[in-house]
Amino acid sequence: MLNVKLEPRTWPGRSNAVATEHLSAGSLIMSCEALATILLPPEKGRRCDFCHTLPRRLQKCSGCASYFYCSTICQELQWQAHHKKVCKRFGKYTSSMAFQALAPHEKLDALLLSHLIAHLDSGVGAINDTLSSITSLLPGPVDPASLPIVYSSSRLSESVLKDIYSRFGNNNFVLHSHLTTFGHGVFPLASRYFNHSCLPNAAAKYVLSPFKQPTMEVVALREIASEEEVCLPYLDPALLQSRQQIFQLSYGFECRCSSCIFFENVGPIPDPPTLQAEREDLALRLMQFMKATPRDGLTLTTNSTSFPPDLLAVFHETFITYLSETFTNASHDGRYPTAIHFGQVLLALYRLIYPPNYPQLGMHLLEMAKTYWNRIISENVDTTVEQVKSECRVHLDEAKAILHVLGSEGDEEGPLTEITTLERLLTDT
Ligand SMILES: C[S@@+](CC[C@H](N)C(=O)[O-])C[C@H]1O[C@@H](n2cnc3c(N)ncnc32)[C@H](O)[C@@H]1O
Repeated sequence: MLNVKLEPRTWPGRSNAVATEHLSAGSLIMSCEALATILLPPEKGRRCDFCHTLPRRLQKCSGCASYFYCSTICQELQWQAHHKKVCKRFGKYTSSMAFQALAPHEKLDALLLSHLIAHLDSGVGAINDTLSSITSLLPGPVDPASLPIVYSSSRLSESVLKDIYSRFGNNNFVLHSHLTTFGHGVFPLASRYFNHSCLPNAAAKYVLSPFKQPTMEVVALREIASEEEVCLPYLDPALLQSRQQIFQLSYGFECRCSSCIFFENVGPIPDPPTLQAEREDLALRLMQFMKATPRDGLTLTTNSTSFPPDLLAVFHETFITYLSETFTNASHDGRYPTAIHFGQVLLALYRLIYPPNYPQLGMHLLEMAKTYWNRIISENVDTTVEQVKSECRVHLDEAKAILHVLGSEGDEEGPLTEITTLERLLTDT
């Protein structure tokens, strides 16, 4: 499935992926299977090391006792793909001083690289085609220091290994289920096509099914015109202060999307106040501004009318973290009115930062709907129950509209199931 083609681009980045036809929101743009993946350490022993599903029981590799499978089929598939090359050396290598000295992200890269090299060396598929699908990708901006690996290839020279590794930082993908990261993966086809935008018109999701490596699906978040560039987010666009630095250091480009130009034009984001009362005042003034601003086209871009300079501190990453932590903690502690207040301020910020239908926006709307529901069932709000219910419904409807664009992803029982359950509860009461 491929609804994009490559076109040379006139500014840095080599090429653009443009839509080959008009695409509606929710359309599948590309589907591609992983070449190699690795689970994050907390997911080891929880998910199958091959298909990454969450089975009730896992069987351990009797050789290394460090890889876990949902079935003998997955075990055999991974054995053929790379594990037969890795298994015997795994324990010795991961307990070695060289491995232990690596930072957590380097350990993950070292293991992913080992899977990939062992896969190439196992002779599964045409090695030259697979290798060139990786080495034809753009290298990252800095040459990596040499990296110790589990499996030293007998077929690939040291310089080829370095060539592969130099593509890791700016091409690999974070695997997630319901927007929670569980691993990293190599998907050369998607890497070759999609550039970054902080206002992306598409997003990647992962399909997990037994006996298969995860599949990435790239989905249109809104209507995309024929010949329009299709972009993915390389990181959370809400990292407003650090994102340009990350693009420079890890990807070697300066983002010139409409959101980045807007924030460049308004100048540096001021520090938010430290006093609680002043923070709350800032949040209140943001809400007043939002009430007076039409809902459509809220996302800040070069076309946006001026944003009040005295409110710019709301975009400070520490202020967003403060709102998000206060919302989560208050929800968990059952302080629902507080959670709803902070959740609304966070929602206002997300509407300004993210493009329409952005999955994080949908997830936050669902969390808000759940918070309204919890308020209904846990408090004596008889006099206002209809009003709280109606707020719950409004947030749920918007969450549903957004999250249905992306569709189901990752593990079973995700947000779409939660939406159906909450809808039923609302109808039944
Ligand atoms: C995963 S690749 C994307 C595909 C790439 N355009 C190609 O031709 O192979 C990532 C690299 O593309 C370039 N790139 C991605 N997004 C960009 C952007 N918005 N502006 C400039 N360059 C970008 C950077 O060189 C980055 O390291």
